[in-house]
Amino acid sequence: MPLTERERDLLALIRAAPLSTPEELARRLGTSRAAVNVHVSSLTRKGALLGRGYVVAPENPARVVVVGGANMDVKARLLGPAVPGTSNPGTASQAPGGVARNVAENLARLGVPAHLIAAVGGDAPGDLLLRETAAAGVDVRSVLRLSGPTGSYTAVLDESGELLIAVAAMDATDALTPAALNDRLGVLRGSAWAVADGNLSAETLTHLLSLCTQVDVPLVFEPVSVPKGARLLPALRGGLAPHTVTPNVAELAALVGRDVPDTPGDLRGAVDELHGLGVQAVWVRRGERGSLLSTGGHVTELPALPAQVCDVTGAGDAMLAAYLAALLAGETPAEAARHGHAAAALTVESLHAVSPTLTPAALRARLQRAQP
Ligand SMILES: Nc1ncnc2c1ncn2[C@@H]1O[C@H](COP(=O)(O)OP(=O)(O)OP(=O)(O)O)[C@@H](O)[C@H]1O
Ligand SMILES: O=c1[nH]cc([C@@H]2O[C@H](CO)[C@@H](O)[C@H]2O)c(=O)[nH]1
Repeated sequence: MPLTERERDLLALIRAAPLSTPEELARRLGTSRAAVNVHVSSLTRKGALLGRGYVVAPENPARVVVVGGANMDVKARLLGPAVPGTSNPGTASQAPGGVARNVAENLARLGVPAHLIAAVGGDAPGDLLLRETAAAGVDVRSVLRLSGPTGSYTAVLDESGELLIAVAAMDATDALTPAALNDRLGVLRGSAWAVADGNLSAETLTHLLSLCTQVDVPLVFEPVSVPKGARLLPALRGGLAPHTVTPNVAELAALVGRDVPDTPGDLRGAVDELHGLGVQAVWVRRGERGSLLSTGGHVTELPALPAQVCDVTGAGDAMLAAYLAALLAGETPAEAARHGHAAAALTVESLHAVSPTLTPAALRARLQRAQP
């Protein structure tokens, strides 16, 4: 949408002096504070300013906006067999996690400008999470700070790395309401892709889909887990479809409302149902069996790459980020999916949700190693 002359003048002033108060801007523009507020709202709607603040939007068409969960992940790994009722020896570590946050960090690690829309508490884990995510290169200016606690995901793994028990406490994501998204419409507009995870409420997800349709930004939906992933159903029934859906087999079954055996034929049948509802691409994760990518007329089966598995948490998030990074670099969907599997291989080898070893060079090396 084109800017008015007055809006262009205001934008130039904000660019030159980003810390100006509304009063200063009004004085320099020779207008009232109320008029400045009206122009700022309009500039935000048109995508020239980000969020509510006077932040000039980067003119970067490659930006990906990621909306959903941000948690602190706490992992404990036993050194021997679990004995209930006693203190078991083990190792423990803590690192930022959350599906949307992980996708955003993986994108940034791969050189794609990533903007996170999530919610964290005003507590120390919230401070740490924001600091580390920003340090990894993610734009965190749209993250909501709440008075309550930051979401957490606490998992205990046995000595071989199998998950024994997990506790997810992620209420902060409830603060991502339709109104919170409206306030951040400027960030969405002009982005190359949006990503939403299944932690969003059905109402917020449906609203995000309608905003994406309005501003013509394709949305990838990452369902996260079976009951939560089914939050896409009201939108699908209402005729709003994401561009791409990336379920695992159980999540795919929940989306089509029936059992789906993990065979290529059965998967194709279920995937076609999603295409029939307007979804253009479906990428089904099959754990160590790899994945099946369907872009309507074209179906590709991809193998997982060999890996020394330590902890699979976050592998799906890395896969999605590397896929989008490769699409943005001009790769075909099938080749981009191969990049996704290389990123997943690096991630399953780390105890953290995002592999500290993921870089464009490490990804290229993993892809080359996998060349037949
Ligand atoms: N045991 C394994 N060996 C090798 N690669 C694996 C293994 N498990 C997962 N992967 C890799 O990670 C990718 C994603 O894992 P999976 O399909 O289990 O997704 P997921 O169920 O969403 O996992 P998560 O929720 O932990 O991200 C796989 O497609 C594969 O490339
Ligand atoms: O049930 C869940 N387990 C794990 C997570 C989060 O997923 C991330 C990995 O995809 C992980 O970092 C955790 O915070 C979640 O949102 N729900």
